[in-house]
Amino acid sequence: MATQSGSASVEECEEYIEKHGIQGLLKECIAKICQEQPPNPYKWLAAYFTALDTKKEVQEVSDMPPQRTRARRGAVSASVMTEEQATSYVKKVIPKDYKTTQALQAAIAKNILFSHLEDDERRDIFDAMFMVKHEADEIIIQQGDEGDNFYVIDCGEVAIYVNEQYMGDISGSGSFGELALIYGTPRAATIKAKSAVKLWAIDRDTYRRILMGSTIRKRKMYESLLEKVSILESLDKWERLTVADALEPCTFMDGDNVVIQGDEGEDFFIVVEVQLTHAPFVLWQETLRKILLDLGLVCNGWRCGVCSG
Ligand SMILES: Nc1ncnc2c1ncn2[C@@H]1O[C@@H]2COP(=O)(O)O[C@H]2[C@H]1O
Repeated sequence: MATQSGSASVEECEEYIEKHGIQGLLKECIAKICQEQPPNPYKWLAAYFTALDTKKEVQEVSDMPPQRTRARRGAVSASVMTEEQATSYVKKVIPKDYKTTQALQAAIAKNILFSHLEDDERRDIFDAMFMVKHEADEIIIQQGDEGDNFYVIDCGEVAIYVNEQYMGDISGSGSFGELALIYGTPRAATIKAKSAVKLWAIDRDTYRRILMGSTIRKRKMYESLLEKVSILESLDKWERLTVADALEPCTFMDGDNVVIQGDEGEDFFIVVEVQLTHAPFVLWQETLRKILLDLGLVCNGWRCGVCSG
């Protein structure tokens, strides 16, 4: 309990630190950061603590559609990376020929999932990614299985089934397969190729080390906001989370044009905060149009009118 001056007594601090195991937590964290020596310690620390926090979030996944549990025998849980797993992590380097290198570089450059990565992280992702091909009607992910890879579509289209019920498609440069890797739960849906598909796969450890932290952070930050956006009402929980992945904050000043009539529609905007009387206002921009197109939720050419700050 805080003292009258608002600060806690030494005993209270000690009790708090003891109760939450803060010393052990920080000690472990410092030991790990010394071992890894990441170039950007702030980003690393944010990802480290976010990953620890996800332990508490496993419960949230039970909000997702019910799953058939068909985990393979001997399956290893993909829960938060332990210190042992993290230190035993060996950087994956999958050799690539010239053509694959070109195609992968293009895929990484255009996908928003990779846009915020540091150079070394982008390099690690590039090294670890590998191509997976499937013919039409082949199962790529079976609901109930243990999670191995995260997938980004290079070309083709896949269908989503939850409990054998068709839920929709993913195409364009959409991605899937993150839930089992983040939460250590069985695959929440079956993903089946609708046409011949080419996918870029990222193994579980690389996904968790590089992409998981930012995905969780964005999803946490935007989920409740997106629930209130009427155009997104028809989306299911997973589709909304995918939209959150693509959100980027952007600010416009008084008098700025946000979109101009006649221009090609590139972005979709959600107004989060408007400050009147000449103060800047903030819009959260996203490359949602593309995602919604990928999910087959809107048609092209949906922008109309001028919106100005
Ligand atoms: N409605 C949905 N419920 C759950 N997962 C979905 C849904 N739609 C698409 N998916 C994706 O399907 C993937 C199946 O594997 P994961 O559970 O790892 O991650 C899941 C999501 O990426």
